[in-house]
Amino acid sequence: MKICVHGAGAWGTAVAVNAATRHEVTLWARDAAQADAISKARENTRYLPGLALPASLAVRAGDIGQAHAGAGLVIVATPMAALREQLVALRGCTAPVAWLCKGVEPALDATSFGLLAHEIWVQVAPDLIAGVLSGPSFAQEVAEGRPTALVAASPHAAVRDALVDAFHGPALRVYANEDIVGVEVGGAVKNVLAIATGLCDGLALGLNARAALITRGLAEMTRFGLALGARAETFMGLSGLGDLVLTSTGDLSRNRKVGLLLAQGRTLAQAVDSLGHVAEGVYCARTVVQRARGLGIEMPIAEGVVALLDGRVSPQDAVAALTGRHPVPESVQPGAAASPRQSS
Ligand SMILES: NC(=O)c1ccc[n+]([C@@H]2O[C@H](COP(=O)([O-])OP(=O)(O)OC[C@H]3O[C@@H](n4cnc5c(N)ncnc54)[C@H](O)[C@@H]3O)[C@@H](O)[C@H]2O)c1
Ligand SMILES: O=P(O)(O)OC[C@H](O)CO
Repeated sequence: MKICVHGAGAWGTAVAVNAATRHEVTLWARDAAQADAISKARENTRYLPGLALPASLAVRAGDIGQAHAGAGLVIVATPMAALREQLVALRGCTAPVAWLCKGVEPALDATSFGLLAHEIWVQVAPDLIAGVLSGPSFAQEVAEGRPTALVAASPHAAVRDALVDAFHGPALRVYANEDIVGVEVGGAVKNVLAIATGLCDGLALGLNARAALITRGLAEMTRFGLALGARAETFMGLSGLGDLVLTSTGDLSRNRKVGLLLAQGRTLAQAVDSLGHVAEGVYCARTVVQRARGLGIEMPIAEGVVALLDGRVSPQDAVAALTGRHPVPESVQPGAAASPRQSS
C-alpha cells in the first residue's frame, strides 16, 4: 500500500518508520528545510533522535493537497491545532484519511466551543472517508519496535480496514472500533488527567493518590464521553483506560511532564518551552471543561487542571480543592453539576 504521513514530529516519524517495513511510505514535513535535514541525516534529530530511518522511507515537503495522489491511506500526524487546515487541504481526496492527534481544538471565538477531530471533519470535509488511530503509544517505543496496541476508529469500515492493513504487524496490534466519539474523547481527556497525575507525583502525594486520580479521572472521562454520545465500553478499552494509565504513569509523557514541572514551581510557559514537543492537554483542558459545563457534567479534576494552568490556584490549592470535596456516590453515570450528590 502507498501511505502518506503528514507531520514529521515524533509520532508521524514513528508510525512512518513502522509502516515502511511493509509499505511504500512517504513522510511529509511542513517545510523543505525540515524534510531536507531528515532526509540527509536519515534521522529526525529534532523530534525522534537516535532512530535510524529505513532506506525505503521517503521524506518530502509540500502541500498536503498534492501529496496524496495515488495513496491508499493518508495519515495526518500534526497537532490538533493544525488538523482543520489539513482537512480543508484534503477535500476531494478519495483515499481513506486518518488523524493521529489527540485533543480538542481551542474555541475559534467567544461564541463557539472547541471541537473534537471528528466534529471538525464533519464541519469542513464531510465527504472524506475518515477516522482516527489512537491508543496507548509512546512514539519512542513504537519506533523501537516494542509491543504496542492501538485502536482504529471510524464509522467507515474502509478506514478501519486500511489502518489495520497498514499498521497491524508482529509488534503492533491494531483493534477496530466504530465508536469514534469515545475513542477521541479518551485520547483528549487523558492528556488533561495526565497533567493532574504528574502534579500529584511531583508533589509526592503518594501511590494511593495517584490511583484515586486515575480512577476518578476515568469516571470524569466516561461521564463526559457518554454525554457526547460515546459508548461506555470504549472507556474500558485502549483509548480510555489504556491511554489514561500510560500517559498518567509513563515518564515519556509530555503531559505528565507538564504536571511534574508545575509541581516543581515552574511556570506554565517554562514547562511548555522545556518540552520541545506539543502537550495537547495544555491546549484542550479549557475546552473540555467549557463543554462539560455546557452539558451539566461535573469534571472536578479537569476543572482543577484548568485553574492551575490559568494560574488561578497554586498546586497545593488545586489538591486541597479536590480532597475537600463533598462526599458523593461512586457511580460514573452522567450527572448534573447542580446536583453534587449524584456524581463526583
Ligand atoms: N508522540 C507521541 O508519543 C504520540 C503518540 C500518540 C499520539 N500523539 C499525538 O500526535 C500528535 C502529534 O504529536 P507529536 O508527538 O508528533 O508532536 P511533536 O511536537 O513531536 O511534532 C509536531 C509536528 O507537527 C508539525 N506541525 C505543527 N504544525 C503543523 C502544521 N500546521 N502543518 C504541518 N505540520 C505541523 C511540526 O512541525 C512537528 O513536526 C499530537 O496530537 C499528539 O497528542 C503523539
Ligand atoms: O507524550 P504525551 O503525553 O503527548 O502522550 C503520548 C501518547 O498520546 C501516549 O499514548
